Amino acid sequence: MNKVYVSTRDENKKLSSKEAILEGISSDGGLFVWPELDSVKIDLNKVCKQSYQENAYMILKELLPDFSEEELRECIHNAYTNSFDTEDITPIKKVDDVYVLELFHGPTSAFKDVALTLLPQLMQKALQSTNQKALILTATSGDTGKAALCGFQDVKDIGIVVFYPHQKVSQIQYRQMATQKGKNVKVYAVKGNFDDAQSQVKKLFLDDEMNGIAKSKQILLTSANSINIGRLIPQIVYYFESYKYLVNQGMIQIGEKVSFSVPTGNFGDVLAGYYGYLMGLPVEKFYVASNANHVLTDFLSTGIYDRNRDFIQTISPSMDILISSNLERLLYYMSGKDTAFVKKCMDDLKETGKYQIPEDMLSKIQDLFGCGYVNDTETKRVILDVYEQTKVVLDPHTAIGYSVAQNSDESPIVSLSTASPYKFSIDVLDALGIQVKDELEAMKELSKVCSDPIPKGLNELEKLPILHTDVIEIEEMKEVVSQAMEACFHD
Ligand SMILES: N[C@@H](CCOP(=O)(O)O)C(=O)O
Repeated sequence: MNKVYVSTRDENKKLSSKEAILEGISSDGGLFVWPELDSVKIDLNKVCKQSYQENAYMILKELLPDFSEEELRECIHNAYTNSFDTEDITPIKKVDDVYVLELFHGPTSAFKDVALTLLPQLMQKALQSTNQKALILTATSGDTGKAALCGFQDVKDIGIVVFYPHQKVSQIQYRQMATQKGKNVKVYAVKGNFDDAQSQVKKLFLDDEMNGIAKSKQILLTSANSINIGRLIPQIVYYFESYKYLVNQGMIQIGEKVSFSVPTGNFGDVLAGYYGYLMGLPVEKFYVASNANHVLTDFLSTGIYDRNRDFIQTISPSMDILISSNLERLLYYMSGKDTAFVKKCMDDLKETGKYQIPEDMLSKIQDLFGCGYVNDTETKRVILDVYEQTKVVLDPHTAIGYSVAQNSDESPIVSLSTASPYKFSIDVLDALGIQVKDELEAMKELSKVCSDPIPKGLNELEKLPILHTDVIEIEEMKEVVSQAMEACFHD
């Protein structure tokens, strides 16, 4: 009963939603999916009349059926009461002819907050009946790390270890993570890129020795990345919320289709939109917007996923990724839930760094997914153009999504704004022709340009001491996770 989730690589591996959230990733390396997702339909008439919190409940109750109504309502209340600086959680601003969905009003100024204020609540509820503790292992290219640290800080019976690529995140992202307080948190810079860190974290989840040690201490190892289904589900809500906005503004009638442009790295955000589509959200197209690491643009254009290329460090570091984990979930649905096919693709990816999908599947994907990529020079040009024309300052990731949206000719199109420009102040100012070297000074300067205050969580960085200074080799990650099993659970 309620064993509604299966692995993308094995349909016989069945779990309840609480179990799927606690496991994070399947023991066969696959990700948890709900095969019957397209049988769940969300009532758009209701969506358009309800608050964010009510819509969150309506969606979560369908996808997390083993949570009680009381549990879900409490989690949603705790997540979204007084933690966002705007009552509507994810407001929309019309910038020229694009509807920019601002997802950065949470505590750490990135879209990850929408899910990472809620996941700790869900995880606590799921843990309650198990007599176990959980240790979260998180790989981050910049934004997830801080949002996860903030969400899980001092949460009872849960510890968290975050790994970020050394000197490959923005200076503000670094400061956000390095100053994180909490008795249950550990933060490490790793010598490598995001893919190295994420691949090693995935390896540790499947490592027998590691799991043996964890089991002996009654600890579950799990994830706060979007490989965890509990991270993805809360993100579905804002796709419906933006639809509500367009209907309530009289831009569309209920039932009319809209398009979305999504700055994409690990493919979780755009996949949440696709889940909304499967649940009845009328969508014309999802545009997958990439930076110079355009492995997804190439895949969506040719059907060949090939990560054998140089990893490029860009001014949109959160998207500096060549292994987009959640594409696996799209392959599952687009292949007609063919777990053997997905497993073969993922085995090929692991062994050769690439895989190819059949023509008919590519056409099916292309019917719904468009794509485009923008390099750093162009990203800066977009930031400057948008500022000159509208006085709105976009962060580099948002500028990429915005540019792809504008080039798409779709209307109406919602472009997801995934982070506050303050997180990337130095590069944003540079795009505007202002050179400031120090990241804290740059935030102050940007505040003058934007004529608005620095977000609270970023403003206080100046006063916070650096607490985490360790820089480790990828091979040392296993050792520090073993240590964290002790260190994160001391009173
Ligand atoms: N862009 C991410 C990379 C990890 O993505 P996630 O959505 O799977 O957590 C980041 O900022 O860390």
